[in-house]
Amino acid sequence: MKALNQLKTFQRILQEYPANTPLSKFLPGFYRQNKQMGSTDRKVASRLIYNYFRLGKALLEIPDEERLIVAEFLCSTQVNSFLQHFKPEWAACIGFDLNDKLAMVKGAYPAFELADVFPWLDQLSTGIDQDTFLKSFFVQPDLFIRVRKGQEQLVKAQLNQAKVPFKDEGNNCLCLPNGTKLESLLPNQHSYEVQDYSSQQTAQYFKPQQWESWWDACAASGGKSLLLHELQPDLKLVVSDIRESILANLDERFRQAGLNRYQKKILDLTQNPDFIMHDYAFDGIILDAPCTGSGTWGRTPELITQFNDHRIEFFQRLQQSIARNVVKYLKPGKPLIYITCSCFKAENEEAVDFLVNELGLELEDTQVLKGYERRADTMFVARLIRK
Ligand SMILES: C[S@@+](CC[C@H](N)C(=O)[O-])C[C@H]1O[C@@H](n2cnc3c(N)ncnc32)[C@H](O)[C@@H]1O
Repeated sequence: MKALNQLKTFQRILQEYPANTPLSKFLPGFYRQNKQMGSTDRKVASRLIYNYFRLGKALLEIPDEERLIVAEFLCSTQVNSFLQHFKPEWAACIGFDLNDKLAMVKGAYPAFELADVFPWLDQLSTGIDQDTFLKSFFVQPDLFIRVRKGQEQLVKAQLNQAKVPFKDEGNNCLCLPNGTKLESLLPNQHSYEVQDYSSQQTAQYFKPQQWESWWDACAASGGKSLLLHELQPDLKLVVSDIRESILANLDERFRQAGLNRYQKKILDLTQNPDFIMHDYAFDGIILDAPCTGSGTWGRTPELITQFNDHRIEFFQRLQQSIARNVVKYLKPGKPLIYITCSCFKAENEEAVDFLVNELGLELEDTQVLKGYERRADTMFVARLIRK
């Protein structure tokens, strides 16, 4: 009975869920309208719908309910009553190695192909291991925080006291189980930032010097600027974004981090910003470009089925047009840090080719940050110097 109700709720969610909305935005509204659902019901409903989307584009031809059972089998590692009810013979094998489970799914559904989970493998950046990348979709990425300098002992003590298991990843990065209620566990919000592991690693490419002028050109709520500030607080910082509302979030985060001296500009960087920026020359520019976000789909698997690969070309053009309008404000000999949270070479290596061949920069260093190997986001970073 319980499992049947869970299935019915799943079907309703799937029916009501509008495309192009993140599940994380849709689900709270759905639960508000269905107040009879207790916290366990909500937890199970969320698990089922997320796992369903983790199958990506695999087995699209079979009924939703059957896809859900396949997804539950591949994504869960512990016995649950749902699978027990609908597929007891698979529930008994829930602890099997993923390769064995995949073989069992293939046996039951010969049309199943792992490669269909993410059918754009030929467009991946060089060095991404396809098999590991595909299998990473069956696991929800972890939660990562960056602990502020000087707060390490306090934060670790608070986590230990609350018996929350965590892994110290080095450089003040802690890995926590997903769903950890940070707000109640770590009441001092000044002591940490939620930031993915790979995103934190991009800081190694910044290398700022005291009193330099830096521009975070697509700053959003300031994640990269805060990293920069942690490395070198004595900088002249300019932040900009096309969205005014996101820059309001930036103000709040900067205030909490004690970052008070910065200039903020609302800029559409597909347009020449000379009328505002003509007097500026920077010692470093961070271009954390708008992109498909494909490296973060482990957190938002609902976006895989909705994705149309024309979008890659759209973002490639957008990135090129923004880069063209940004690079001219770099002083000679100074770095552009180009970042995406994409796993597509069109947005990564090909963007670097454009920056080198069309805009005359010199490539110093580049890396695909393989978050898929460690339950984190997959990102790309390159450091290029203006000649
Ligand atoms: C990947 S996000 C930046 C994330 C941010 N750097 C961080 O670490 O939190 C890309 C940002 O580019 C902005 N953007 C998109 N189109 C733009 C444009 N034409 N001009 C300027 N910014 C743009 C978006 O509003 C978005 O906030």
